[in-house]
Formats: sequence, structure tokens, C-alpha cells
Amino acid sequence: ADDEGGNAPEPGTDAAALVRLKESFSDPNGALEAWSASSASSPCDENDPWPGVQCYKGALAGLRLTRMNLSGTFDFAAIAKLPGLHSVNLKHNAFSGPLPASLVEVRSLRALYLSYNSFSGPIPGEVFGSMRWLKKLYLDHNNFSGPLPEDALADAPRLLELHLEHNRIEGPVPQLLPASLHMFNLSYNLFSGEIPRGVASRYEESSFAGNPGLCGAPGSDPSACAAIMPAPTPMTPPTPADYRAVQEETSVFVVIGIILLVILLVTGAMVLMLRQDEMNSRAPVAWDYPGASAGAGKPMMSPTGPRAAEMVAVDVASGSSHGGGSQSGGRRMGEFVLMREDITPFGLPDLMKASAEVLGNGTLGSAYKAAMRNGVTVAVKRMRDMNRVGRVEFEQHLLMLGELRHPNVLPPIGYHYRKEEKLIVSEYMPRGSLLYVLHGDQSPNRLVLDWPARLRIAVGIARGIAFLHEKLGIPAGRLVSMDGADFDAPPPPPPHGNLKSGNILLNADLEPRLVDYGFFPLVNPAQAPQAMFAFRSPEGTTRGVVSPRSDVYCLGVVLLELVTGRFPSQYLTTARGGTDVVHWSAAAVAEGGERDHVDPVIAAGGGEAAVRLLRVGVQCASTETECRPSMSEAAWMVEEIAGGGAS
Ligand SMILES: Nc1ncnc2c1ncn2[C@@H]1O[C@H](COP(=O)(O)OP(=O)(O)OP(=O)(O)O)[C@@H](O)[C@H]1O
Repeated sequence: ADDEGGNAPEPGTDAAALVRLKESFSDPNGALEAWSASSASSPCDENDPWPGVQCYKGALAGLRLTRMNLSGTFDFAAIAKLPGLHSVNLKHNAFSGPLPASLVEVRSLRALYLSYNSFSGPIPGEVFGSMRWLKKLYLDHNNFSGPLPEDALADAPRLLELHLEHNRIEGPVPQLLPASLHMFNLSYNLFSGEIPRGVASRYEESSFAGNPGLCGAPGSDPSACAAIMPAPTPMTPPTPADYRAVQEETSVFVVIGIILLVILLVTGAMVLMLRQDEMNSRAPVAWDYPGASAGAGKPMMSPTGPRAAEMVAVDVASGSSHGGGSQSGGRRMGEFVLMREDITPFGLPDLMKASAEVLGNGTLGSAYKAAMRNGVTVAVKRMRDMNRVGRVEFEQHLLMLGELRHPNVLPPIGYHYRKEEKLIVSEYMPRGSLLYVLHGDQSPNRLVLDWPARLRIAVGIARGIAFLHEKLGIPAGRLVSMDGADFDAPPPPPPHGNLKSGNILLNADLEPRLVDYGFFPLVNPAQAPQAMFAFRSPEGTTRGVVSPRSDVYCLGVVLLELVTGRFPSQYLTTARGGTDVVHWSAAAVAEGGERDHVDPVIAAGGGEAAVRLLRVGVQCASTETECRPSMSEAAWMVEEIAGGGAS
């Protein structure tokens, strides 16, 4: 009624289009009441924009109508003539019926999110054939049926993400997919037959899960196809023999890991000794380093040389280890910035002369132990994949991280920045990581963590990560993507981003200290999915999106690892092995069999408390982010189990 009475907005304007669009669906809560011909403002009014609109330079660029209880159909034809409209997001509403044919008239769309509605019927091929700019298409959690239009899909020129999970789509998995398609999730549908090899190898195993008639998923047994082709077989629960097989695989993995580690340590130490001899014999000669007065213009040291040697050679030319004043909030020792006043000063020359040992080679870089002559022993991490950040950004971030103080957090104490070389130094923790103590140390007199120790460690981890969330968390509303292509605002980054047992170190009292946190803003976005464990969360693997709740998932994995004593398969990228602690434990909770999943070493001491901790782990590692507790809630749940007796 608002839109009648000669007050209609000028045809062709954003306002006219939205008023017409609103007539096509039902808005029982009046969420879009302001979409009216009699409205005093225009949709993109700077001071009083209409609800649900996203604007770019004063023009309508996106519609974000999520969780508004809207229903009926959506008249895409009404908005087809808006050339700047790039994104439509209708997630979590009650729209139903087939996809309106008018959809394909909105040629400008880059992103269309229809997840969690009740759309039904087949997916028309024109969606891919006519919408040539479409990059992201989210059709998951609806009632779509019928086969996928293979030819049209193969032709979509720019499609990056296609989400089809939780529908009733049937037929074979298409053989030909656009080269651009890096995310293709068809889990929980009715697809059948063998997944074409080229498709199976391109996507995660989870992309194909929940299709009982489908075989040939990555990592699955190829012979299973023969068995499954005639008729879909029901899924059978894993037998004890399966678990034994996984255990054996785990042991093989651990043995191989140890052999590799020994080779790495011996080689590293030998090369380092050779290099140090070489350096000593060349002591009077200045090493080549950009900006160094002596030796400038000579070729730089080979970047392919051994890592430790490169690390210690970078700053020999920059002078005395005890020179330099206070800059940027830290003491600058030549090219090295020491951020702490309370330890004996040192610089890169001291690190160079230190006896060094390779600690390991992780996803973010390699780590070395350096015992210096002044009695200080530190861990030096040579960071990879951070060439995107400039000096100022890197320094400010490190200084900020260095200021964080908590008993369960191990802050960096110094850093070195060059465009192509970044070192981060922290206190050395002689006991090593929780990963090593739980699974790596096979010596006869190894440390076995009993229940009180594990509970204390769980509490410490929860306190440390909750502290990081409090200090490094960014309120969700502050981040809005306005790049003109995708107006679905990205969630804030996970404050830790890489929480796993390898990044939880234990001090002499077995108190956990978290490391490798807060690097999300520094790591190159293209490398982050491989480098940071938060991307192994379900939302990270399926959508490439992570948030603070991804840290909660990572905490869940660690808690399950502590209670079950199993090596989580989630930590492996390519090799097979370990136990899928998340699904294994979730199944136990569903069947009430938690007690059988508690590590026998702690079963007697842990009792009901261990079972409760396992349940918290399962909840934290829920597939749906909304089902996970917030980090402060998770920390509180862990504290509650300890009941104050853990500290
Ligand atoms: N400050 C430290 N004290 C003692 N050991 C450390 C310290 N920092 C790292 N380490 C150990 O050095 C090894 C290599 O660490 P690094 O961080 O390079 O790899 P990672 O933890 O396996 O993987 P990622 O790069 O993903 O964090 C690990 O075993 C880790 O526990």
C-alpha cells in the first residue's frame, strides 16, 4: 500500500527496483519495512541507508537479506537492470520452489548465496551458461534434485566456488569442471557411480562424503568401486580391526618420522659445523649483505644453502652485537631487535657464534635452538611465506605480540626483518612440545603424562587461548569487504590461527605455553591455507574461510588428543595415518561409549572428568561453527571440569 498513490520512485532507480522486488516475497517480520516508495531516503543514502543493502560509491552493489524469515519467491527480474549489483545473499530464509527463471537475467552477479532455504527442483544449466561473471554459487542446504547440468557447468568461465552439499542431487559426478573451480562440495547428496579420477584428485575427501552410491573418493580403496557400483551399500561402523590397522599405520608413521628427524638433525648439525668452521676461517672478511659497507656489491650468500647457516650469516656485517640504541620499542642490535629488557642483551653475531641445533621444519618455517656463549639459549624461527608484509607492519605486529603477557603464552623476545628474511626469536623450552611428549618420545624413560598433568595442561591451554582471543580478537562488525566483487563481509581472523599440540610447549613444571599465534595478518594469503592449522577446520577445508571459531575447533582437536592419547589424523596433510579423533570421539559420544575412548593410561585417574573433557572436545570440534562454544565458553567449560583442582 505504501507504494501506491502517485509516490512511486522514478522507474529505473535502485529504489524502484527494490520496491518491486519486495512485492514478490513475504516479509512477515517487517524487516524490510523501510523499502517503500514513500521512504524519505534513497537505498544508498549515506546517513540513512535501507536495511539489507550494500552500496559502493553511492550505488547499490549487494543485497544481504540473511535470517529475515523471508519466504515465497524472489523476483530476480526486478533487479536485473542494476548493472552494479554484484552480490545477493539470501542465506537462512524460507524461500521455496524452483530457482526463478529470471535469475539468469541478473548478468552482473559475482556471488549468489542461497544456502539454508527450501529451493527445490533441478539446477538449470542457464545459471552457468548465462551468468558469465559468477564466481561463487552457494546452493547448499536446500531441496535441489535432478542431475547437474554437466555441459553448462564445464563452460562457466569464472566459477571459483560451487556449494551443493545437503541437497538431493543425483546422477554421476561431472567429468569436466571449469579450471577455475577450486571449491566444489557435493557432500550429502544422492550422487552415484565412480568419481572421475581428475575430479577426485582435485578436491578434499570431505567434498564427496555422504553420497552412499558414490565411490573413488580421494584416499579411499579403489576396489571399493567394484563393490559399490551395483547397489549402494550401507555404511558400516569401523570394527576394532580397523582401529588396530590405524594404530599400526600410526606406529609406522611415528617410526618414519623419527628416522627422518634423526637424519635431519644429524645433517643439520654437520652442515652447521662445516659452515661455522668456514665462517671462522673467513672471519676477517665481511659477509656480503645489502647495505653493508664492507663487501657491498659482492654476490650474496646462496639462498639455497643450509637454513641454519643462512640464518646466522645474515647480519655479520652490521657490527657489534652490543651496539645500537633503543628504537621501535625494542633494543636494536644491528639488524636484530630485542624486545625484552630483562634478559642479557644479544644480537645476530651472538646467535651466529651459538651452538645451533635444528629443532624441526614446520609449515610456517624452520626452527633452531641456539645456545649462546652468554648463557642464554633461545629458539629461532626462520619464517616462510611472509614476503607480503612490509617492515613497518611486521615490526608493529611483532612489538604488539611481544607485549602480550600470560603464564600460558610464550611471546617472541626478538626479531630480525629483511624483505626476504624474517627471524622470530623466543625463549627455549627444553621439554619440547606436547606433540612430542604425547607421541614422539619413545625412549624407555620417557615422560608419561598422567591424568592430573593432562588436566592441568588442558586448563593452561584453555586459559592461554582465551587470553589471546581477548587480546587479539577483532569485533566482527569492523571488517567489511568492499572490493566490489563480494559483499559478504569476511569474518575476523582467528587470533591464534595455528593451535595444535606441536605449538604447545611445556616448561619444566609441565605448564603449557602457546607459540606461533597471531601470525594470520603476516602470512601471505595464498599460503595461509597450507600453513595454518585453522584452515583444517571444516569451514576452512570446504569454504576456505576461517574465523575465531576455527580456533575453537583446533582447541577441540587438542583436547581430544589429550584425552584419547591418539595422534590426530587432522595434523597430516598428505600421509595417511593417525586417528580421526573428531569423528571417532563424536561417534563415541553419540553411542554413549566415551569411556572406551579414554587413553588407558589415564582411564583410572580421569574417570568421569576425562569423559566430560572428551565431550567438551567434541563440542568444540563440531562441524557447524554455530554449534561450537565461543572461546571464553570453551575455556570456562574446561575450568569447570578441573573445578579449581587443576591449578
Ligand atoms: N621456543 C621453543 N622451545 C623449544 N622447542 C621449540 C620452540 N619453538 C619451536 N620448538 C619446536 O621446534 C619444532 C619445529 O617448530 P616449528 O614451529 O618450526 O614447527 P611446527 O610447530 O611443527 O609447525 P608450524 O610451523 O606449523 O608451527 C617443533 O617440534 C617445536 O615444538
